[in-house]
Amino acid sequence: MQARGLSRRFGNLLAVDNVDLTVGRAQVYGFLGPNGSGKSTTIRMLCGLLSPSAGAIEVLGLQVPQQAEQLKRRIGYMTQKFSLYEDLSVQENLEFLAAVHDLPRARARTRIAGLLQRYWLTERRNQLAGTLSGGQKQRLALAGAVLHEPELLFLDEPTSAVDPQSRREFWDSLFQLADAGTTILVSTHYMDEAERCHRLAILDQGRLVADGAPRELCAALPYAVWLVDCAAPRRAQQALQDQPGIVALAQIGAELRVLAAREGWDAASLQHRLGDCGIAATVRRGEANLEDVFVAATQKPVRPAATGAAA
Ligand SMILES: Nc1ncnc2c1ncn2[C@@H]1O[C@H](COP(=O)(O)OP(=O)(O)OP(=O)(O)O)[C@@H](O)[C@H]1O
Repeated sequence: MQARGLSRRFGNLLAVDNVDLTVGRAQVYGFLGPNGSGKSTTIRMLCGLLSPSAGAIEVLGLQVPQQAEQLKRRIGYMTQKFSLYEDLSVQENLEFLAAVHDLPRARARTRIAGLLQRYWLTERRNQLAGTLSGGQKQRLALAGAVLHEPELLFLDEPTSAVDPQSRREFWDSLFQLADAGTTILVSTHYMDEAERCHRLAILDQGRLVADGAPRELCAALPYAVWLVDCAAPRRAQQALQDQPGIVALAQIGAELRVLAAREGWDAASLQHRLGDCGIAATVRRGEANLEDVFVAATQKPVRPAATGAAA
């Protein structure tokens, strides 16, 4: 799947701004970004549901949106909102979808039985979909999205309403699908999910601000992570927050996590600055994680730290 110069305008709002993307076959490709950054709009354009204002899209060798009709048969799409029929049973929902996809009756029967089993829904097959739990609904929605064996699956925040255990099981199912050759593009707000993707794109205000394997993105972070251990992390946060070169501060338990420009800050200068504010602290180097990458990529530009001036 490839997109070049992809843009979408809604009136005066440029919701997606000149995005280039390449997603390889059988990859689990993650989409991260703050609310309103253009993830859903991009996904909807890639699967042919929405026309771009500019740009070119090729998916499974087809031009989109021109050949969207042909593409429909080869993709699955699942959104955060449960879109199956609540007043049909689990089995009836899947039978209905099999009819929509024109699956021959015998194939539909085996496929539905197989999916009910794979997604732990066999015992629930006669239950109305509306009465399922959040996790069960997601599993049913996934079964519905893959019923016709699509080569490519678009998932727009599929786990937004499910508990951690169900999210984990859902992701195991995604990897089973990827192992069997399905390409998956999935948007998420969860860092642990993003961490599991083969590759990630981070969108901010419609622009692609980072793209790479999670480990590569962490290694390429142009800032240093420092962990401040002190009795008053809130006060330490206040003492550092307006300092030039400080990119982000977050209290994690009793510690303060500091993302800072490499030039101008080190353990000694941070400790010195806190000492000047009457805060005794020990500072040690931390490992960059995806949350640091996300925060750095989606924040306003930082004022550079003048060497020595901050201490
Ligand atoms: N049909 C539409 N008409 C007008 N504006 C729209 C339309 N669809 C999306 N937008 C706007 O485009 C921007 C991007 O929205 P989009 O839903 O793509 O973001 P998102 O990254 O998926 O957000 P979230 O994480 O909250 O789901 C938002 O400002 C949204 O209000």
